Amino acid sequence: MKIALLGYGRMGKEIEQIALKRGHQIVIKTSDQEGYDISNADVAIDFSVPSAAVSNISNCINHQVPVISGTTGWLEQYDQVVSLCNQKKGAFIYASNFSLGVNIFFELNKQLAKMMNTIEDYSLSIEEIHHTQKLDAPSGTAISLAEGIIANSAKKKWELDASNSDEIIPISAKRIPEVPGTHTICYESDVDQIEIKHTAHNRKGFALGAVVAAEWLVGKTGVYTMKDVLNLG
Ligand SMILES: NC(=O)C1=CN([C@@H]2O[C@H](COP(=O)(O)OP(=O)(O)OC[C@H]3O[C@@H](n4cnc5c(N)ncnc54)[C@H](O)[C@@H]3O)[C@@H](O)[C@H]2O)C=CC1
Ligand SMILES: O=C(O)C1=N[C@H](C(=O)O)C[C@H](O)C1
Repeated sequence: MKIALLGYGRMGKEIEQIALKRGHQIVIKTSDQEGYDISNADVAIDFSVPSAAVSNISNCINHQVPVISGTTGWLEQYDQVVSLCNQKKGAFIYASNFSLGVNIFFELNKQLAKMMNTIEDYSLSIEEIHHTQKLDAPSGTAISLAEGIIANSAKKKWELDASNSDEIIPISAKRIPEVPGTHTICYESDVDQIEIKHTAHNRKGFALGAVVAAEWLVGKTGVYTMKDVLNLG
């Protein structure tokens, strides 16, 4: 496949290595909005910055190039992108986290939320830790985890640095140099604590998932998620 890398930072470079190993060709690498012809690509992979994602994705959809995006921090415009994709009969996947491990963790989190829903003794919190260059907080993954809990419990919303309440899931975001991404769900009672945690050791899992998603998307139309790609039911 001829791949366009929209965003050639930490993730773009990691994706390039994996894509080349899997026999793909990188035809566009961009670190800004300088002119490039997206029509030269079979598929585009956007790992850029929150302020650029919607324009990058829309450009691909408008030129009938399937696009996957891992950029976080732009989701208030997700519905608008979905409408454009449907209207243009394009192909699009967004995932807050492309790693297989985190996508399994998402499912585990939903199951745990269902089990804990009727038990009143525990207070819930989410913690995410990332490197100090990260632009958005909380992480996209932490938001997906909170949404997974909200869909499976009486919790109504998440809030950054909130106190625990019946309806609110507090998320804390810590920034520590070099940390690729750690997410913890914690249920705490007076007598014990139940914790599930995913720790990324490096960015290879995110990058491999993104390339696998791009391979999967080519030839399809519609809006999909990593659950479709990984066939997680
Ligand atoms: N979904 C997932 O699995 C993962 C998502 N991410 C997200 O991916 C994004 C990128 O992360 P990193 O590579 O660590 O950031 P980074 O800062 O290393 O790279 C971002 C790159 O985008 C470039 N850029 C800025 N404006 C652009 C534009 N208009 N078009 C194209 N490129 C542009 C910057 O010059 C930079 O090279 C972040 O939003 C991050 O949260 C990161 C890791 C995994
Ligand atoms: O910015 C990052 O680095 C990461 N961003 C994604 C997020 O916001 O969840 C995924 C991963 O945690 C790394």
